Amino acid sequence: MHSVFTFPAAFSSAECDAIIALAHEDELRDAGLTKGQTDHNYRRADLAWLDERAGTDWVMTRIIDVVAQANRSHFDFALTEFGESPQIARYGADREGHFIWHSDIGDGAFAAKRKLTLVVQLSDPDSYAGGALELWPASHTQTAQTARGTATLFPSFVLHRVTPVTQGERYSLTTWAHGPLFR
Ligand SMILES: O=C(O)CCC(=O)C(=O)O
Ligand SMILES: [Fe+2]
Repeated sequence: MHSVFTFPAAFSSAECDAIIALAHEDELRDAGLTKGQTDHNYRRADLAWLDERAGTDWVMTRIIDVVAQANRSHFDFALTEFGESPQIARYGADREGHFIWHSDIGDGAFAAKRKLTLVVQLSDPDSYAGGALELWPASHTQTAQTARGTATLFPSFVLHRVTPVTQGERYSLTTWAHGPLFR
């Protein structure tokens, strides 16, 4: 199935707090300056990479479990590995954090093998405005559920964006599962 799949309560509120705290154990990095990107109109966010933080095994264990369940019940993709670090992103109203329409499949060695994307809503939806994760899986767009701890999973080729945050700040946790190229 190539549609969007919602996995409620993948993480508890306390676990979302713990993941945000992990991100802040070191300084977040400007998404516009990592991975060779310099265009702030494309993406304006601050990032932390989970594999650069200690004591995060429990996060990865949960992600693997959620992806396995969703893949078994819904996607049935050929998945072989988690080849890239999960990413924690902060989109702040201070600079209208956002990410324009894009697909997650790119040219890089691992980006080309992305099959499934998982995004967890780490923030209480009442604590920010804007910052909607919108997806375009077929003929119309749909908005990801915002409840804290909810995971949204989708084929990595599906176009998606994050609308500008206008109040507060929104945190998300994004992970990609990899496998043989689509064919
Ligand atoms: O933060 C989000 O909701 C989405 C992040 C995203 O699309 C990405 O990192 O590729
Ligand atoms: Fe993305």
